Amino acid sequence: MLFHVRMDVNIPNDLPPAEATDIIAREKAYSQELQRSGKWRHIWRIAGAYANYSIFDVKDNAELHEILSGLPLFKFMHIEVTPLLRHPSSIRDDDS
Ligand SMILES: O=C(O)C[C@H]1C=CC(=O)O1
Repeated sequence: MLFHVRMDVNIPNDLPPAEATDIIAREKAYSQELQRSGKWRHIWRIAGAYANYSIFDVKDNAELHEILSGLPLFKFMHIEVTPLLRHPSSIRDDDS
């Protein structure tokens, strides 16, 4: 199943810088591993915001929830999820 996900990050100003640096490094590693696995298909920075649009390709809602709630930045994020399905007018022969 494909999901469009918007993640807005809001790291509190009083978080110690070393802790913020560590969380961001772990977030990058976590994200890149999921990208290599094919489950995190796209990630795009939203211009002008500490936010991204991403596309996930996962088995079901439960797997998406497990992935998103495992994000090291999860507690500092606002996340919006939109389930996607193939459009009947799409000319693609796959869901790429
Ligand atoms: O920077 C972000 O958009 C937040 C987060 C998502 C992946 C990652 O490496 O950081």
